[in-house]
Amino acid sequence: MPSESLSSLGPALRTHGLRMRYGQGTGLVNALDGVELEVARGETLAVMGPSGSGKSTLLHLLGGLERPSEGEVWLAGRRIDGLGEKALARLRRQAVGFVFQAFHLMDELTAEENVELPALLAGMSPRAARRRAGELLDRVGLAGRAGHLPSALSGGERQRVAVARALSNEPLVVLADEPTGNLDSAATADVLRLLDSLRETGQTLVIVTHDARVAAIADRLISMRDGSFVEETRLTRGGGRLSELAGLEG
Ligand SMILES: Nc1ncnc2c1ncn2[C@@H]1O[C@H](COP(=O)(O)OP(=O)(O)OP(=O)(O)O)[C@@H](O)[C@H]1O
Repeated sequence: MPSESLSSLGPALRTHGLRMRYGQGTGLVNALDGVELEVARGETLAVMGPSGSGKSTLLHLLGGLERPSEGEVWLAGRRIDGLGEKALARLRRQAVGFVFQAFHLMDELTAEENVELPALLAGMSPRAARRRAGELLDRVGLAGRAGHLPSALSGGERQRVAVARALSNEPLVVLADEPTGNLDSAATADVLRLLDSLRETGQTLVIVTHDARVAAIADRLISMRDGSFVEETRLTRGGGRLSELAGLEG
């Protein structure tokens, strides 16, 4: 999908009456039960809730990894819930960056090649993609590890490569599913600092997390239960966020 079909006005993400059902009959699960959501451009939103409450499902639908059973998903003014597989794949390549708990790097590619790949898929020239990968690895503090395979990196380093990869196509929105779930405190602080820095580039971030310290970097926190939003909290920006990060390292 050409990125020019995305609008630069209005919210980054919006849903209306969003429902997702899995299975049928007695096995029917209402993973999402009519979700209304709007995420402003540049906003950081945290989504919390018990296991099975629908957090990952919501993230998948927002990023076009799956299509809903009912309802609308809008990304940058474009309605995406009815798009076919190919159009959704193009949209993801152009406008979305994903960060997963289990990193999902390609084992046979170096850190640099992993970061280059989304830029190449988004249509960047090989030379520009390599340059961008270098800049991003530098930004995540891994310029010296560019030629390493993921197996030669620590968990925290792998996740920093994964964050660099998520930024490679200059996405409008970054969707992170438990990005610190497999990391120790110091690595968590590193990854949070990186995710927090997306504000500087005006990128929109949605983070699913079980960790209140991770949610503390958000502007707004939504709590889910049984496929619905049960509470919404606006968080105050400022020193609290940085002391949370400092506390993680202590
Ligand atoms: N592909 C699937 N097929 C069937 N059921 C599914 C599928 N994906 C999710 N579900 C069900 O939908 C509900 C919501 O799942 P989801 O993964 O979104 O929850 P979650 O809040 O992210 O949980 P967790 O915190 O454990 O990751 C759960 O009951 C889950 O079992």
